[in-house]
This record gives sequence, C-alpha cells and structure tokens, in this order.
Amino acid sequence: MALTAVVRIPTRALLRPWARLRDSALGWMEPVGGVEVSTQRFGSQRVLVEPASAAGVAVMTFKNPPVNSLSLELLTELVINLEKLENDKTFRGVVLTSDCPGIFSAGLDLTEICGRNPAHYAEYWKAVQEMWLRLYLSNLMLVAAINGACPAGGCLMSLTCDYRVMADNPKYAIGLNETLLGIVAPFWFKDTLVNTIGHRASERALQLGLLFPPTEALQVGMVDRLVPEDQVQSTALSVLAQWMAIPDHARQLTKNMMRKPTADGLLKKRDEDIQNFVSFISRDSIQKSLQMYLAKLRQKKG
Ligand SMILES: CC/C=C\C/C=C\C/C=C\CCC/C=C/C(=O)SCCNC(=O)CCNC(=O)[C@H](O)C(C)(C)COP(=O)(O)OP(=O)(O)OC[C@H]1O[C@@H](n2cnc3c(N)ncnc32)[C@H](O)[C@@H]1OP(=O)(O)O
Repeated sequence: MALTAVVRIPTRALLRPWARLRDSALGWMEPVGGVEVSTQRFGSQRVLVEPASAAGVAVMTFKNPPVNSLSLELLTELVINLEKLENDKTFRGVVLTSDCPGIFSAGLDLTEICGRNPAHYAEYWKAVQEMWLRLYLSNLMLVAAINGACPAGGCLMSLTCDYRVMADNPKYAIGLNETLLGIVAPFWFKDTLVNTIGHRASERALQLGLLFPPTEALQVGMVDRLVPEDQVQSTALSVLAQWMAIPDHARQLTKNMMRKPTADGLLKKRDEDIQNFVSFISRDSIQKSLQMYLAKLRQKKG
C-alpha cells in the first residue's frame, strides 16, 4: 500500500526575501499554511525526494544538469525540500546524492557570482548561507553519497553531512579549491573543514586549494568510506540504518552541542558576511579571475 503523509510547510518559509520562489518549479507549494503531499515521491524541478525502502529514510537527489552547480534556484529548492522533510516527523535520515553522471556538484554557480550586480550577489550569498546553516544544523541524519566530482561548494555541502561515502574512482576529487579560482573560502567554509579534518590539514588544503582524489580524501578524513561506484547509494543507506539505532533525542542534542558554536559564528554576523562577500566579489580583479576561470572551463571542450 502506498505510504502517504501530510507535510505542513510553514508559511514563513515562503516569505524569506531571498526565496523569491519560482512557483512553477515547485509544483507542490501553495502560499497557505500547509499542503498535503504524498511521500511516495516529491520534490521540485531540481531536487527529487524519494522515500527509501527503509522506514524513515529519504533520498534527496540533485538534478541540475550539466554539473549540479548551486544556482539560486537549486539552493532555494534544496532548503525548502529539507524543511519539508524535517517537518514530516516520519523522516529521520536523508541521503544526499546527484543525478548528474560523474559529478556530485560543481559547487557555487559561477554565473551567479560573475558579471552580476551587488544586489544579486547579496541575494545569492544569503541563499548560500541559508543552505549551509540548514544542512549543518539539521536534526536529521544526513549522509552524502558522493558519486562524482565534488569541488568547493559541493564539498562544503557534503561536509555539512554527518557521514560521507565516496565513489572510489580516481577521476573524482573533493576539496575546497577556492584559491585556484583566485577567491577565498569564507571563515565558515574554513570552520566546517577544520571541524572535519583538523587545523593543520585544513591550513594546507585551503591555501593550496587541494582537490583530493578518493584515496587521499579518505586518508585525510574528508570522507569516511570509499566504495565502488555502483555501491555508493546502497552503502549510504546502510550507514543510515546503523545511525538510526541511536535514540534521536540523544543524537540530535549531541550534534547540536558539537555544531552550534560553529553555526553561531555565522549567525552572529550574517549581514557583515554578506557585505564582505559583496565587496570582495565585486572587485574588478576578482571578477577578472572568475571570468578567466569560466572561460577556461568553457574552452576545455573546444
Ligand atoms: C579578504 C577576503 C575575505 C573573505 C572573502 C569574502 C568572501 C568570500 C568570497 C568568495 C567565496 C566564494 C566561494 C566559492 C565557492 C565555489 O563553489 S566556486 C565554484 C568552484 N567550482 C569549481 O571550481 C568547479 C568547476 N568545474 C569543474 O571543475 C568541472 O566542470 C567539473 C569537474 C565539475 C565537471 O567537469 P566536466 O564533466 O568535464 O564538465 P565541464 O567542465 O565541461 O562543464 C560543463 C559545463 O558546466 C559549466 N560549469 C562547470 N562548473 C561550473 C560552475 N561551478 N558554475 C557554473 N558553470 C559551471 C562549464 O563551464 C560547462 O559549460 P558549457 O561549456 O557547457 O557552457
């Protein structure tokens, strides 16, 4: 029999200034107090959410081809779908994965931070902050099933998860490579990395913009497990099954205790962080670096 549930979407979620929702892409949303949805399969244009066969678990799949870059739309849909899962108390764990072959996520969408105006940069950065805060502090157990390349913002997204399973394919790499683009990983990207791999390894990785192939990523502690490509999702689901054995309240309080101080670092100065980002990214020299990097990416094929 089909499993269905009523999911309440708080209206406040619809009122956030950055979330100028493209309602056409979010067919399940209605600007009223709540909406009934089937948990058989839901989501939106760029984020598919499917309940897994195990009770209480969902798989969230990003499908923003060609490279799952974190566009404003994808970020918005991600946060809304996460909130929807959190409000539905039947879900306790989520696997995050990608529908783009060979790519988990190419990170921030460079077209959102290059050649736009300051108001756009501010709106976009607020959405990036929101994605990080929501994932990092989520009460749900999150496991990243990293089935492809995972640079920069893609890496950040996976680092917010409680556990990372990566495909053991030397073609893939993961890391915060911002310096290679001539930009700087902000302090909360850095803090997330430090909390995962420690200070010294982060200092080196961030300065050099290191992208670690799977074996090195495992060694440094950036991922927790490597498996053959076709077992990434099934392994992530079995990891979740183990985590589900822990009483939720104890695990959630522990997660919050570990992560809240880091999240507070941003929460205390969100507006200042947006201003810093806007003034940094608007510099001519930074825009030139980004344009050159994008041009190189585009030329690669030709
Ligand atoms: C003092 C200052 C203090 C503080 C500073 C304050 C603020 C901080 C400031 C800035 C912080 C910004 C933090 C930024 C984080 C980021 O995430 S930046 C993005 C970094 N991402 C990357 O470097 C990845 C780039 N992409 C790739 O390496 C490859 O595309 C891939 C390995 C992901 C996939 O390779 P392929 O399969 O070979 O695909 P293609 O390379 O051919 O790409 C297809 C298509 O997609 C376009 N594209 C790729 N990545 C992006 C992207 N991130 N955004 C937008 N578009 C992307 C690529 O150009 C191709 O386009 P077309 O040629 O088809 O048009």
